Amino acid sequence: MTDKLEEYFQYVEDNQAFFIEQLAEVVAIPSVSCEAERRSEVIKMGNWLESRMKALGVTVKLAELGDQMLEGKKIPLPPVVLGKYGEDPAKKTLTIYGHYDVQPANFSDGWDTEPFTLVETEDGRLVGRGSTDDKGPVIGWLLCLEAHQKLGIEIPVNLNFCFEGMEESGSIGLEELIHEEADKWFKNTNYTCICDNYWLGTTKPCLTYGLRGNNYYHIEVSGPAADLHSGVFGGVVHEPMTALIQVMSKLVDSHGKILIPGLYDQVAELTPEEEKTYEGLSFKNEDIISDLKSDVLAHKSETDTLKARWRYPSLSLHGVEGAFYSSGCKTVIPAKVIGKFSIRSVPNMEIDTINELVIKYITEQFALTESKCTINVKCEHSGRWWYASPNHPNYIAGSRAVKRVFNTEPEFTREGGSIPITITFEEELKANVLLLPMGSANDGAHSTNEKVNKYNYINGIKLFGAYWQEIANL
Ligand SMILES: C[C@H](N)C(=O)N[C@@H](Cc1c[nH]cn1)C(=O)O
Ligand SMILES: [Zn+2]
Ligand SMILES: [Zn+2]
Repeated sequence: MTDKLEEYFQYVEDNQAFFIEQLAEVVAIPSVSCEAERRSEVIKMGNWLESRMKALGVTVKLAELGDQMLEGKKIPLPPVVLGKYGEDPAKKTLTIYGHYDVQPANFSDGWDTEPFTLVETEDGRLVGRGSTDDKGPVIGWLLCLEAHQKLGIEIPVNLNFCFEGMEESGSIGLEELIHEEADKWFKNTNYTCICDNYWLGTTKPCLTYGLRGNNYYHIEVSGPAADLHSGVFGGVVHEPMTALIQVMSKLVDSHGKILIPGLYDQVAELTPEEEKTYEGLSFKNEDIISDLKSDVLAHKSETDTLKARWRYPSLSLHGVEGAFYSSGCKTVIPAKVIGKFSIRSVPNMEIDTINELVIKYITEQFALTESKCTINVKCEHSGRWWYASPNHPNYIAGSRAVKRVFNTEPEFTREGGSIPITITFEEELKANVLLLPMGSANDGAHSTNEKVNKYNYINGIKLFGAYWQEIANL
């Protein structure tokens, strides 16, 4: 099989241009899941995957999840694209999850090029929204399958695909679907693999065994029925935005310490065993400073930075809906504003306990403002943290695959981001999950100029083929 894998690697090398064209085709579909007006594009992207998979001989089922209320409109949820390739009882079965929706992106946010047009730069970056998160990986799996077929190489495992279109917006309905399909579509799953996170740096591949969870909140503060002239009503009425800003300013301090009482009580103690996992990693604080082009790091040592990202909770303020944000000097008093923030959770925090603490604290802080406006705090969506043992055979297969492609041992990392469905897969399918990242630390997922390095994309596709092989060899 070694020769076959070498042949596959050569095929991937020789077909880079085609693989990049394919990425350009999917990046051009602006499948932004959190914008109602772009929902049809998310569905279009799901349909693109369906027909591409059918053309590869994959049995496809579109799981429809019903409707959602967004921006006051009832809109359809995008389908989960389920695929099945091979049902040979002599082979192991691998379930692969990815997402085909993306974060919003506008040229005016500060992109150097149009976000939904893939641009290949001279220094080897493939720039475009979704290139690394998560369209590159999703089509990478399909290109891997196609390459095997073109070369006449047997796929060494049975494949179950699960591609969703709502990961960036709370994975609505997916948990129930996996529960429903655990003994049907996903029956016989031996291992699960997710490619939807990033290397710790830019040179060394890694395998990831932990994720933070995320609770996303809206604080709605309402006052008058309509926006008001601040010359006529300033000083005369209680202003919603004034109360909201006061409350939001009490959530977290400038060093990142969360100010909500009781929130840290649930955080697991750092054990000596865990302490060791921070040793010997390639991570450098200077790399972050150079990638961010600014020294805004909150921690002095590498270990503290990684602990802050991986094993402590964080609270980030994201925005205020209804507030004036354009250039210029509008003098309005907004009638209603919605403050948005989220809390990344870690072992052993529980979603319901976090919600209780948050709502109690915000209610108290709002009362202290003595505002006559009204407040409503809601957890819009939540996802649990996840933590696995990196000693499982699935990780051994991943390590061997990394060695085959990159000729080095992988680093073992945790991730500060969230992939809410990971723990559901583990629990429902009763199979180990491996996070096998393709992208590198400075890809800028969710940010402007998101990219995947051509090196990571091409070698990532090789890695997928090597991993299938190593799973079969276990
Ligand atoms: C790590 C993954 N690629 C990702 O970006 N996940 C998102 C998921 C999410 C959580 N709440 C809202 N979206 C993330 O970590 O933000
Ligand atoms: Zn994302
Ligand atoms: Zn993602």
